[in-house]
Amino acid sequence: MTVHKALTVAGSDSGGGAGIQADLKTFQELGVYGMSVLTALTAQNTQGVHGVFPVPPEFIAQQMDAVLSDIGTDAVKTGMLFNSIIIETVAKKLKEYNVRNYVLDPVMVAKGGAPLLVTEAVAAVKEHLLPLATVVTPNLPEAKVLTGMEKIETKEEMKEAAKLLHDWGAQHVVIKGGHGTDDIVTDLLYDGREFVELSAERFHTQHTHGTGCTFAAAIAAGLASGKNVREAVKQAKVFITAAISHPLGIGHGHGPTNHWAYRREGSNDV
Ligand SMILES: Nc1ncnc2c1ncn2[C@@H]1O[C@H](COP(=O)(O)OP(=O)(O)O)[C@@H](O)[C@H]1O
Ligand SMILES: Cc1ncc(COP(=O)(O)O)c(N)n1
Repeated sequence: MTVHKALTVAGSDSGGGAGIQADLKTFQELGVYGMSVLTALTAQNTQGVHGVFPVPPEFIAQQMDAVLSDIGTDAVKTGMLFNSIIIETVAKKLKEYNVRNYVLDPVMVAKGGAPLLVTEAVAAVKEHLLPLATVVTPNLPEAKVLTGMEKIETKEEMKEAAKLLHDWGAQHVVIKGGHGTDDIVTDLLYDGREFVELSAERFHTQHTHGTGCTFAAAIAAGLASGKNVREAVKQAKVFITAAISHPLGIGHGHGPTNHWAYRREGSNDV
């Protein structure tokens, strides 16, 4: 049996809907062996982030060494990296172990508004991580911050942002449309040559905690299993749409998505 492996380098969400918890659930659902390197602990639930406790960079490096020197991985996804020292540490290890399938989710702000990346670290994302990325997956606000564009609302503006991020080193760019308002939510994939639109119905729900984490983790799982980027992104879109469309309804705020919906869709058991 071939075991496909994926590693998430991200923050912990004690509420289980985003961060490493969302990533590991997604890896498992897509049949990939999941591993995790913690960059920060958050005291978090569906109502917001109540505290952040960054992990010392030396210990992040030690976790990456432990996993990559022994088990190895077929793909890496990064999420919350919090500050520039952590970003530089992670970038150094990705290069040292010659990681191939790297999905960069440039997490900046939690759905409730809490910062998950200090403002000064945006430059480090661009300088150290974008050039290593097989795929970068910004949402609309993140794409604005990374590109410095005044607004990204139309398809043409999404295309312009994707081209800039590709020019700065990312091999593929997915600009996610979750923060738009149309009844159809469209993500845009760019490979440096052509644009592919991935559209789905927009669900009018507040249970979207962890959508970005889950989507990027699903892309990493697809790449780890040998899919090409386009196939992996398409599968991830179906995965996240299923997860959003069958909310669990737990907690008092922005609830998590349903990570088992994709596997169980078709049975009546989602
Ligand atoms: N309300 C929604 N209905 C359907 N799909 C959504 C909805 N919100 C987000 N998505 C999808 O979830 C994924 C994550 O997008 P987004 O929410 O923009 O990212 P983030 O969590 O980083 O802010 C994208 O594929 C997006 O199209
Ligand atoms: C530890 C951690 N990482 C990432 C997110 C972003 O979540 P979302 O995917 O909803 O933007 C989060 N809220 N907490």
